[in-house]
Amino acid sequence: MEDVIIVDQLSKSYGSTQAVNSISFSVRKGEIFGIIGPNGAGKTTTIEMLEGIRKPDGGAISVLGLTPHKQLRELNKRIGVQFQATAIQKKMKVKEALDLFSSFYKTNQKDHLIALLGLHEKLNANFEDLSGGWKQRLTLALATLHKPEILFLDEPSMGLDPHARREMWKLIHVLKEEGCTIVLTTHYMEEAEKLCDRVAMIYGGRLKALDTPENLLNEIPVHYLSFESKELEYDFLISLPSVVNVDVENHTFKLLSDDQQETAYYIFKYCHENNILLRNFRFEKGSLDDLFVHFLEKEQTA
Ligand SMILES: Nc1ncnc2c1ncn2[C@@H]1O[C@H](COP(=O)(O)OP(=O)(O)OP(=O)(O)O)[C@@H](O)[C@H]1O
Repeated sequence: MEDVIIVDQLSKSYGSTQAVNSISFSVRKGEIFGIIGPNGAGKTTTIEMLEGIRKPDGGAISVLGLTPHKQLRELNKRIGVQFQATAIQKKMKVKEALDLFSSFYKTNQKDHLIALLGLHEKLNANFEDLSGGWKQRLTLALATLHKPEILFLDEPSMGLDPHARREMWKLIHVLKEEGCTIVLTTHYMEEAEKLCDRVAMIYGGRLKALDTPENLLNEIPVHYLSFESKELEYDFLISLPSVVNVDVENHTFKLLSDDQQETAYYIFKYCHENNILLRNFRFEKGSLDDLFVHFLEKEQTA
């Protein structure tokens, strides 16, 4: 499949902070590509360099064959960037914002987007009176008015409740079905798992993994054990061989382990010898959240 973005050894520092450190990846036409990582990982810096609003210190970027920071005008005709809600005047009506932004383009798909995003009922509302979910819908519409080939979304569901977040995912999917390539950042791992075709996982400015969410979870051995116990203690569990991380809440433990069989053996042996009751013992497959914990723990112990 055709690559619409090619990033080669991209780097960016702010003073002594290396925000992005020699990252390379490609984005395929038509996919939803997620850049994921915790706060401060370098996601925003990376996406802003792709959008051409931040100049790299090193490396090369090609977006639709253009060098973003050097060919910004041409690029902006072909890409869409979702503004932060703060970029829109509070008293501006939804209709006014749509008309204003439409006037920037020779052709636009305003009416199609109003229907697609269900904006009819809010056209006369002031921007400041919209809920977070509707504000995000409007900024999504403004970014896609000119039918961009690539849409960049920085934390598109930040601050949305779970229902509004799912609605946002559906809309992003529809835009993909209409042929748009979508690059988004998120620190919600569930969003990456449910929404993205492929994800680049970055941490400390470096690329740690790049694959489909499914392959990442299958190929990297992140599995955990979960069980309930009122008697087992954190210190004992974290000291067991192969255990990478232990979370506990209301006597429910979640153990991240590199070798579930071995860890389970030690837990059962200890409980048997000490007459300790275990409830709801389960072998579970990890999520992308667990994968992150795994990387972080490995790094800290390295
Ligand atoms: N304008 C700036 N000046 C100085 N340091 C910055 C600037 N922007 C980002 N940084 C630093 O660069 C690093 C990467 O920041 P960046 O915003 O790209 O990460 P992020 O993954 O988007 O984080 P978040 O999810 O918190 O937005 C962080 O250490 C951050 O403090």
